[in-house]
Amino acid sequence: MVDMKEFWQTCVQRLEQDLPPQQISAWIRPLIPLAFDETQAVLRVSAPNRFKLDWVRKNFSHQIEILASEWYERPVQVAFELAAGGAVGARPAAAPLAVQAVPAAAGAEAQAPEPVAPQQAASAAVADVVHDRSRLNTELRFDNFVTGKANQLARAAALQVAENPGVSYNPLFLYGGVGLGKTHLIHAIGNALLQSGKGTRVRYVHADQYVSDVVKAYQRKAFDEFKRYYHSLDLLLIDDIQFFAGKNRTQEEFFYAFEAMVAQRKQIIITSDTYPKELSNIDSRLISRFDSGLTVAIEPPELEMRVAILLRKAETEGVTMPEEVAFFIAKHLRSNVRELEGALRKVSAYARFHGREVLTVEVCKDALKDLLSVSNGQITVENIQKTVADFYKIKVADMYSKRRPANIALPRQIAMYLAKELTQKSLPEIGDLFGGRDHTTVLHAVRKISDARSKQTELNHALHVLEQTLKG
Ligand SMILES: Nc1ncnc2c1ncn2[C@@H]1O[C@H](COP(=O)(O)OP(=O)(O)OP(=O)(O)O)[C@@H](O)[C@H]1O
Repeated sequence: MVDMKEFWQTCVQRLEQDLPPQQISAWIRPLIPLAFDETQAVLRVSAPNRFKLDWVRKNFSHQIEILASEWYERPVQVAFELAAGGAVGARPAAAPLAVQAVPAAAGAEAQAPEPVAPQQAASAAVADVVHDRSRLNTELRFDNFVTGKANQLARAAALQVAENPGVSYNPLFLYGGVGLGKTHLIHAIGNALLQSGKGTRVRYVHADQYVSDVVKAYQRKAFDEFKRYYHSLDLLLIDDIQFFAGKNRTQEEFFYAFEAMVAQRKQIIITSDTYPKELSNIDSRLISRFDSGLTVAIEPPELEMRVAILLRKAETEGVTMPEEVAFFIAKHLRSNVRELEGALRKVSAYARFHGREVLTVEVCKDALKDLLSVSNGQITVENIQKTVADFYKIKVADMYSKRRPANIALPRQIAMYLAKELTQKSLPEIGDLFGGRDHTTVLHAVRKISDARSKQTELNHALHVLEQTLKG
């Protein structure tokens, strides 16, 4: 028993290293290890409801089995079961509710939901079911979303939409680089809406999942159900729409869902790693629809915001973090919030392990040795692209895209120049890393920037700042 608990703790810690925190809190933490059957080598684990059970079985059982097999030093099978009194089972049998238990089959994504009466969604069990159906992560809310210059516009738009779904900006299109809080913000909208009772048919779906729903509907010839389901939603949150690239049938289905929902003033919120016109292999009809509401960027957080995020997250985790320490981490890790969260986890685990109650800059230096040497010591072309993109507030993707507007072309040339100056890479290698450009393009950039820098004080200053940032 002790052994199993120990195993489970280790297993969760190992999964924490691979999975983002919201996945851990949404899927892994609610699991409870029940027993390990020595003779059969079966680990029984309970999940709180049917939906979580199916999801975990489908997405995490393999990883858990590998970890269990390592721990017990023999092949272990993991058997998931529904906890007694789980959310689905907890629904009072006699309650006159239209809410149905979330179907078990993964393919049931495409099933049509029963209408949900908002006033009836009061009981805790029902709220759970509604939440489960929505696939929302309750941990991602407005109240724990730190605001700064980089995201204030996006947050304001999100709040506005949460207050007036379907009527203010439809669709709301949020874009930005990885780990900047797009997913967080759209879950926050969904959670706010569910709480306010303004709409109960809310659904968060990652674009990849939508694609696979379309495939399943296709295989089962169940397009009517698929359509009925998506068209009936009050709020559809669709994450990382760039994954629709080249998926024509998916795009077509989404186009119909989009038209139907907007016509009924049902809200659609989309996220992407780039703005609509820059999306590649997406039908132009869809692109123009995406741009027809409000399109807002989320930028990489500036230093003060990174500090605020660290302090806030540390507080939530019960870690005492002096400001000086937060500044140290924030100065060295610049790219996104996910990276900051990872650093905080590392630092607090390190401090706990070494019995250091107070976090100091020294502790951080030790704990983050690996991360810091990557961000300081070695200057890579990727580093340069990221730093220059942050500095000029453009997307890293623009470093290798084919687009050539001046606001992108100059930073790209600057990055090429710095790549030549600060790394050992050859001109053709640099060209390759900038979206397969010819070495003569790189040479042209290097000559142009070195010439311009000797004549333009402002550019020279910017290059100094960039060089300093890159050299740490
Ligand atoms: N402003 C913020 N305040 C608090 N937490 C934040 C903020 N921005 C991002 N985070 C946290 O950072 C992590 C990464 O954010 P999120 O998953 O929303 O990024 P994303 O932009 O959707 O990235 P991707 O494109 O990789 O999906 C999450 O744990 C999220 O809660």
